[in-house]
Formats: sequence, C-alpha cells, structure tokens
Amino acid sequence: MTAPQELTADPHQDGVDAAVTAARRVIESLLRAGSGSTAEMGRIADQLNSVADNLDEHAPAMNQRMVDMWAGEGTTRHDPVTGPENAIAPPLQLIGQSDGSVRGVLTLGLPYQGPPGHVHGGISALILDHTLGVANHWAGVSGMTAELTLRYHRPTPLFEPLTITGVQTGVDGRKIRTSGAVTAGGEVCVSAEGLFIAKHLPRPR
Ligand SMILES: CCCCCCCCCCCCCC(=O)SCCNC(=O)CCNC(=O)[C@H](O)C(C)(C)COP(=O)(O)OP(=O)(O)OC[C@H]1O[C@@H](n2cnc3c(N)ncnc32)[C@H](O)[C@@H]1OP(=O)(O)O
Repeated sequence: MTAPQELTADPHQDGVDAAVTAARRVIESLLRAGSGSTAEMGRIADQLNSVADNLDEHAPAMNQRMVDMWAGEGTTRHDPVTGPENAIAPPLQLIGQSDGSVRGVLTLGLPYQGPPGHVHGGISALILDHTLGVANHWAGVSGMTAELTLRYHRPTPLFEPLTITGVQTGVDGRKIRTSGAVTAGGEVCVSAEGLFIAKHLPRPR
C-alpha cells in the first residue's frame, strides 16, 4: 500500500511565495473595502502600479519564464488552483491517499463569491477539473480534460472548510474516467465526472 503523499507544491514562507501571499491578501482586502471605503484608493492604485512596474522591470523574458515554470517534475508552482506562485490560486494543497484518491481541505473567501455568501460555480469547476487531473497523476495515467460534467447539489458556502476529493475510476485505451466532489460539513455540494484523454502538450523549451 502506498503511503499518503503531498502532491502539490509546498508554499514557502519567503521569496515569491511570501509576495504572492501578500498579493492574495490585497485582492481580498480590496473586495472587503469596496467603493464605500474611506481608504485613499488613488494612492493605493499608484502604490500597486509601482509594485507591478518593479516586478516587470526585473522579470526574465516570457519564453524563459515559461521554460522555468515547466522545469520541475511532479508538481507545478504556477497553476491557478494549487500554485503557491499564483495569486489567484486559493491555494489548494492535495494529498494522495493510500486508497488511490486525492484529498484536500480549503476555505474560500470573498474573491471566489458567486451567489450571496457562496462559491461561484465556475470556481468549483476549476478546482474540480484540476483535482481530477491530479488524481489521474496520482493514479499514474493522466491526460487532458475532454469532458467535465458537474452537478451542483447545494450552494457551496464561503468561509467554511471545504473538502475536495478526486479519484480515477477507470482507464479504457486513451480514455480516462475520473470523479470528484466538493463537500461541506459532510454534505456533497458539487460532484464531478470527467473524461480525460491521454495526451500531453509539449513542455516549453
Ligand atoms: C509538472 C507536472 C505536473 C503534475 C501535476 C499536474 C496536474 C495537472 C492537472 C491539470 C488538470 C487540468 C486539465 C486541463 O485543464 S486540460 C485543458 C482543457 N482541455 C483541453 O484544452 C483539451 C482540448 N481538446 C483536445 O486537445 C483534444 O480534443 C483531446 C486531447 C481531448 C482529444 O484529442 P485527440 O486528438 O488526442 O483524441 P482523438 O480525437 O484521437 O480521440 C481519442 C478518443 O477520445 C474520444 N474523445 C475525444 N474527445 C472527446 C470528447 N470531448 N468527448 C468524448 N470523447 C472524446 C474520441 O471519440 C476517441 O474515442 P475512440 O474513437 O477511440 O473510441
């Protein structure tokens, strides 16, 4: 039996990961503040633009950055679900379980809101698509999403721990079937069935 294993990149406390954590906080704080805030938004915009100017000035060329993003093995640091270098990623950390499934727990805040007080359906779809992809990776046969079918059973709450699961259910030639769910308080909020086709785009070089 395989021991549980961390399948996603571990966020560091320093370097770009720390800056990205701060950027996530800025996104959340801006939403929290809104147009009724008494903060001086013109000055804040200038400060944020100056941060972005500094980052752009010191960034490597785009093609080099693309090569670097895909240089590692096993995990990605840039993706929009688990990536510690991506400020739009919650980020979700996924653990491969001994039974072949993958599992993670996260709490989503204001940036991910759809219906009042609840998670946007497209965000659940993003998280599940990626989780199913990681479940395929953990099972040893992976590919690209060809179909993703979602069922929204009940609204998914913001500000509460959500359990995200995925498991590969079958492989038939190049066709890979995978399922997953988002649950809150033990109740299924969203379930997903995916068809993946064993195909991989070349990594940038
Ligand atoms: C750094 C390491 C990272 C590690 C962790 C990373 C985890 C990452 C997780 C990331 C997760 C995020 C993941 C993402 O976001 S992946 C990004 C989202 N997905 C895409 O962009 C995919 C776009 N589509 C394609 O590229 C092609 O159409 C694919 C690859 C899907 C198939 O094109 P291909 O030319 O290769 O296939 P084929 O035509 O030879 O057909 C083969 C068979 O498949 C059947 N078929 C095909 N399509 C469909 C369909 N739609 N429904 C039902 N069936 C379909 C077809 O009938 C045939 O069956 P049969 O006739 O043999 O019976």
